[in-house]
Amino acid sequence: MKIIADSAIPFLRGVLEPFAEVEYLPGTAISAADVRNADALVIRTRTRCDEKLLADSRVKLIATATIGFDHIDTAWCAAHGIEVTTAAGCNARGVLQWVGAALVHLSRTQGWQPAERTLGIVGVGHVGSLVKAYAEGWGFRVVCCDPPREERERCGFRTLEEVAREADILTFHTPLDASTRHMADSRLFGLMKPGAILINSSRGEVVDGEALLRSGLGWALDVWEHEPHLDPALLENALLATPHIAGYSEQGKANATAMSVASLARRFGLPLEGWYPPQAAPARRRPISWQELCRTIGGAYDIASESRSLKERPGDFESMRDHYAYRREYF
Ligand SMILES: NC(=O)c1ccc[n+]([C@@H]2O[C@H](COP(=O)([O-])OP(=O)(O)OC[C@H]3O[C@@H](n4cnc5c(N)ncnc54)[C@H](O)[C@@H]3O)[C@@H](O)[C@H]2O)c1
Ligand SMILES: O=C(O)[C@H](O)[C@H](O)COP(=O)(O)O
Repeated sequence: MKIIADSAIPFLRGVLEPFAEVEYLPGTAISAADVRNADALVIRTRTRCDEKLLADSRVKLIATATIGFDHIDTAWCAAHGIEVTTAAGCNARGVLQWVGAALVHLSRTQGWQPAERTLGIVGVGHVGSLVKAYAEGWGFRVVCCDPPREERERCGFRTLEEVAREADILTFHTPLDASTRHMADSRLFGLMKPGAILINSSRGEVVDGEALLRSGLGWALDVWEHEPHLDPALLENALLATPHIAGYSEQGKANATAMSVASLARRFGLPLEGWYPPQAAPARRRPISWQELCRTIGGAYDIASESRSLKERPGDFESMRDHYAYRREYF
């Protein structure tokens, strides 16, 4: 059996070698020639998996060590018998920590307290649910929009327009698909309060960047249209700008690798069920008050200095990601 794996997936080396030939390649460099004789791929968001890559291959499984899977043509894969698995929820707490750090930074620089702000959440899945629970605990008034969940569960969520009108801060946690591409556009921005802030840590294409520039809103972005080629004006004027690392926690990466290994174990009958990277420190999970968050977040994650680095060296977008010191989750 042959497996092609993205060389930037941590904790993976040595795990599959007893059972397969494993070739590690940079995600952006994985080509049709590389995958031709592969049975499985273990990838990240940097490998576009479509007909062009896969048509001549014998690949049976693609395990992406990420939550998002918009880099995979799932319809083409399904039609050609290729199973796709994702690492659902793996790094949701990393994104929660990033959102927490962003909110603390904004409250300090703009001089408000959570009780004075309404936080709108668009997409209330693994990430959005955590943000909702913690933000309510921190004292924000929270309003949510998630039409697919509302349809299924009747949980009292609001429409996108209602949430946009009410929010002082609007944060996006949806997948990227046909229903969400540019869902944040000039029409939506026109409904928002003057001076409101948009936070995006989902996918860059969920927000129309050109319209955002003209919106009069403030913005804090982890994800960008056309990564790694950022719009200079969007970057320069961002309240916070980070290089798509919201989910880059040590535990999130360990979860992602473990979930990918579990997919391979199940699909190919490898004796690796329940495997988890032994070197990854376990997460400590507990509630954290706004006061404690404000006191401790700087020591765990200095989002403002990361933002300054990206603004000074936007050309380093991918290398900042590749050499990231994965953050420790602590709440
Ligand atoms: N920046 C990062 O590092 C990072 C890390 C993890 C995930 N992400 C992105 O965040 C996304 C969300 O992650 P998740 O784990 O919460 O995913 P999830 O699938 O658990 O939740 C997504 C939620 O969005 C809802 N949704 C779908 N279409 C919608 C629409 N049109 N309007 C409103 N809500 C809609 C779904 O019903 C679901 O509840 C991922 O798809 C990924 O693209 C980014
Ligand atoms: O979807 C996800 O899980 C995130 O966007 C993820 O953090 C991106 O990670 P990468 O592809 O850089 O490993």
